[in-house]
Amino acid sequence: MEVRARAPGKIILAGEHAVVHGSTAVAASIDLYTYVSLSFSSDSDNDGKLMLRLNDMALELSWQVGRIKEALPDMGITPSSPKPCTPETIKLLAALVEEHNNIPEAKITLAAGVIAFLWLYTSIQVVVTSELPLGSGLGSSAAFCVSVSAALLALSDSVNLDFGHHGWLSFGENDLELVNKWAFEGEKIIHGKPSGIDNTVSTYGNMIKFRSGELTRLKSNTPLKMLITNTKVGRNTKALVASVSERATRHPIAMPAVFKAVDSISNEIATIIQSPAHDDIAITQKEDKLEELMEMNQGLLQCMGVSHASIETVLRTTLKYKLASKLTGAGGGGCVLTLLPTLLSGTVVDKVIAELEGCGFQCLVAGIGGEGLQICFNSSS
Ligand SMILES: Nc1ncnc2c1ncn2[C@@H]1O[C@H](COP(=O)(O)OP(=O)(O)OP(=O)(O)O)[C@@H](O)[C@H]1O
Ligand SMILES: C[C@@](O)(CCO)CC(=O)[O-]
Ligand SMILES: [Mg+2]
Repeated sequence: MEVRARAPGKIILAGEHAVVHGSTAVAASIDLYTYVSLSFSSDSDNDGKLMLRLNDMALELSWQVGRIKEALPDMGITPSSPKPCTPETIKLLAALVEEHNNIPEAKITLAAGVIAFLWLYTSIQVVVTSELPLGSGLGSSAAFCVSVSAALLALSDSVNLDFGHHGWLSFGENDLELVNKWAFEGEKIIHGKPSGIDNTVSTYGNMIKFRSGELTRLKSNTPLKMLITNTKVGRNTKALVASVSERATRHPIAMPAVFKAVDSISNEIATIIQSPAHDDIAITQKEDKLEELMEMNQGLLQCMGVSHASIETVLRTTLKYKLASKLTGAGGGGCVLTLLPTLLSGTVVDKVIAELEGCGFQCLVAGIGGEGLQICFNSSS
């Protein structure tokens, strides 16, 4: 049987990093997905092979199932009760990755994703394809963990699904919760200390407010249009999250005040997003406030030390067109969000995009707040 799962990437409208330290953040799914396809073979004896094909990386990795069983002690874990991967198990998995597969030096950050996959693994043939740029702030790691967890859980007895359904199917509430918990365990391996916002918005989709593991679904009254600019400067979320934590340890009075200010900004953004706006004047007033709050959040992200020269170039360029921007995700390069007001002319949008692309950046206007995780039991979508 073949199972396919798809999980979306995300943008963070406000609150990244501060959310790791207990502040509120606001995030929305985007219509770019990571796809995972699992083919379940009955031949899962010790001679069988586990094969992982990472299409985006042009990498194929494989392990003898017997070797995996030999290397990993029986941990007595059942699919219905998500558990963290212990540091000892991470070491064993890392050794397995090193032992059997030569991941090229240039792709070495992938090892964390492969370890997360092995941790989530229970099956035989896996193919991963993503529309998301990896390591750019659009939640590729979370979409990866959510789609892998969902496909694996669908093949276990732990979720309730209609296997006869044709086309993309959504999970029920309890099953979404289970997928989200497992995906969080995968994210821990990739991010170190994730807040859980990325896997949660990828699982549930739409627009959410998130604080200390609790999500509130937001009902947006006006569609938001955002330009996403990928600076193409590579960075690593785990290292950036750790650097903010170190700064917080060095400045135990100043940094909590920064996180508190971000909390207020996120709450105000959530209120504005949900407030009614029936005419152009009201919509413009809402967008003006959102722009100001995005700029304030960007200033605080600079305080946390996660901006970058490439991000500053995007900010300066969009400001020339009176457009407000902020980094999204972990920063340090990666992607920048720019609010495109409803009444902004298409000509201005074209000009900003041309200027940004002239700097070597890549622009896209993504659909925001769509479906979260979905699954499919036939090969055609
Ligand atoms: N399609 C994929 N195939 C294989 N590994 C992936 C894939 N998507 C993500 N990963 C893993 O996730 C890592 C990137 O995660 P990272 O958290 O640094 O960036 P991000 O999730 O794109 O951005 P952010 O966390 O800021 O939203 C990759 O180096 C790899 O280990
Ligand atoms: C930087 C961060 O806040 C968001 C990354 O998309 C990390 C996290 O919340 O896990
Ligand atoms: Mg990530």
